[in-house]
Amino acid sequence: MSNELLSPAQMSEADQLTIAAGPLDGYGLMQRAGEAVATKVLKRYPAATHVHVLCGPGNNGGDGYVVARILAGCGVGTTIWASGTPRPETDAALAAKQCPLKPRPLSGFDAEAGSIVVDALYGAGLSKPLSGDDAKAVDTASALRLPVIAVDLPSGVSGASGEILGRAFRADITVTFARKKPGHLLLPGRERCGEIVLADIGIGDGIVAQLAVSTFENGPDLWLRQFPVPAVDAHKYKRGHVGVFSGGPSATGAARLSALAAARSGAGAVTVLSPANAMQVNAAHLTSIMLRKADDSVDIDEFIGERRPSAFVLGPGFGVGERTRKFALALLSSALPRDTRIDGLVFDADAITSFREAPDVLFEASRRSDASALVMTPHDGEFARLFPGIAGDIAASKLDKARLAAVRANAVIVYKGADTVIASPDGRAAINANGAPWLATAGSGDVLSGLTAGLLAQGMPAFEAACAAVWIHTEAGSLFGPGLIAEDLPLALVPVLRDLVEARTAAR
Ligand SMILES: NC(=O)C1=CN([C@@H]2O[C@H](COP(=O)(O)OP(=O)(O)OC[C@H]3O[C@@H](n4cnc5c(N)ncnc54)[C@H](O)[C@@H]3O)[C@@H](O)[C@H]2O)[C@@H](O)CC1
Ligand SMILES: Nc1ncnc2c1ncn2[C@@H]1O[C@H](COP(=O)(O)OP(=O)(O)O)[C@@H](O)[C@H]1O
Ligand SMILES: [K+]
Repeated sequence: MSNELLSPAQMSEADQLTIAAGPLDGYGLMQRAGEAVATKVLKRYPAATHVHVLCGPGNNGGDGYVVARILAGCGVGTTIWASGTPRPETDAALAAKQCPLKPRPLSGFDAEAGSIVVDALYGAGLSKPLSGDDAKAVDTASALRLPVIAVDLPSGVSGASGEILGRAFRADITVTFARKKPGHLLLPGRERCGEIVLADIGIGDGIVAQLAVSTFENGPDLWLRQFPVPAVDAHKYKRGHVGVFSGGPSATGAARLSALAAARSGAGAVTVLSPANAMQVNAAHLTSIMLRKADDSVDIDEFIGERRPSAFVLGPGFGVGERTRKFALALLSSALPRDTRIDGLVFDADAITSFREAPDVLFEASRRSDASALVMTPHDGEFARLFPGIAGDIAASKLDKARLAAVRANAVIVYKGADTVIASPDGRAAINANGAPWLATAGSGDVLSGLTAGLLAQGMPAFEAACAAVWIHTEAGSLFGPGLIAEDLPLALVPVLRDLVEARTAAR
């Protein structure tokens, strides 16, 4: 698998393990890294009049000296602008020595139209905000509108968090090594990377396997093996039954969007559970989706006992308050008829907000050993309501925050946004990067919660179901593109689901 994301510390461990295993040493890895970047420059910008290589004091700068040496050797006009000098006897110092070009101080950096910038100032070792000549170089490259190829990461972007430290280059291409880092996918870093190219520099899969990586880029590789495909002898209840709770008469649409998505995802049966006073409204808008009254926890118990649902969605349009808390706790509780198994619960929107004054009540319920698997899908605002301490931790990245929240709540957390992070209480986490802003439309989150419940009901484990739902949802949104409204999304899932079923069947 190449979907693992390495933290800067893991990348340097991979570096050490590779060197220890031989035959490549640190300088050999640097040669390969520099060759990969130089090859990309030559291929992508064959007509460039001149290449300006900006070299920092560490190994990122070392890669830059290799790039400059190769380009100059190929007859490309090349200038090195150095920010500091490599420490003596380091690989970077050796790379600088092997390069025949005399570096000029970065303070004088200037470039002509038609030239290219290679940013080799800082990569994984970035430890403080860019300042002085480094920051000025970012401004100069940006003012001159020159194409930038970043080595490993655009300087100024944190590889761990995607944060911008002070200033950062806006690269057209970022060539990184062995595996991507979280900062390539988390915002705002992702936006600064341009096209991301992964170069093999000799750090093998076996080395990465030794790191016990638990952070991944979300994609089918992560969950296709658990993706449900109906058996030949399927019948509707074998394909899972999802219950979706509806709000009152003026707030029923969210539940129906969720229910439709659950049905499209392959759940064999879906029931909208409606307050008595909203039955008419719901009935007027439902066809294949079933409808049943659910005013209190007795109604829920009866539904569970009689109809054996396998997953629930609670929250979209449901309303904030005591009733919502009661429903949530009843669903999490062990008061289910014996031999009934709920594969999973999805708490979204109002089910999250209802616990803002007492999140621990929810967390205690979900921590009980007999609680059903729980997936919660907060956007930024909802996340801050349920996890105020974690949300306010300025040292934590979105990835860290989702992980901490998952442990605190004993739930899979889908921390939504343009860089949705899915985190499991067992420590695994995935960052989703195939999204599109077309999804920023009212009701698209309701579709996501229904889709997640549909996959849970078909037996997908909670983390995999959440990752799959997020990926499918964003893929559908990207494919549909302009004009997308939430009503379009359930049908837009179909081509994405078809491709996944084909891929799953082919892999058998
Ligand atoms: N780890 C690996 O497996 C490989 C790493 N390579 C390269 O090595 C890079 C990492 O090298 P390093 O760990 O030396 O780190 P960097 O080269 O990113 O930076 C390290 C140096 O810069 C200083 N520094 C950091 N931020 C600064 C700032 N804002 N202002 C001024 N000085 C600052 C640090 O104190 C240190 O001296 C990678 O990004 C990659 O380009 C490659 O050579 C190939 C293999
Ligand atoms: N700019 C964006 N790029 C990609 N996905 C986005 C973007 N903005 C929102 N989304 C996704 O759209 C959905 C919106 O959900 P939510 O905020 O709950 O809205 P609603 O409550 O109106 O349904 C989430 O899945 C979120 O990740
Ligand atoms: K860089």
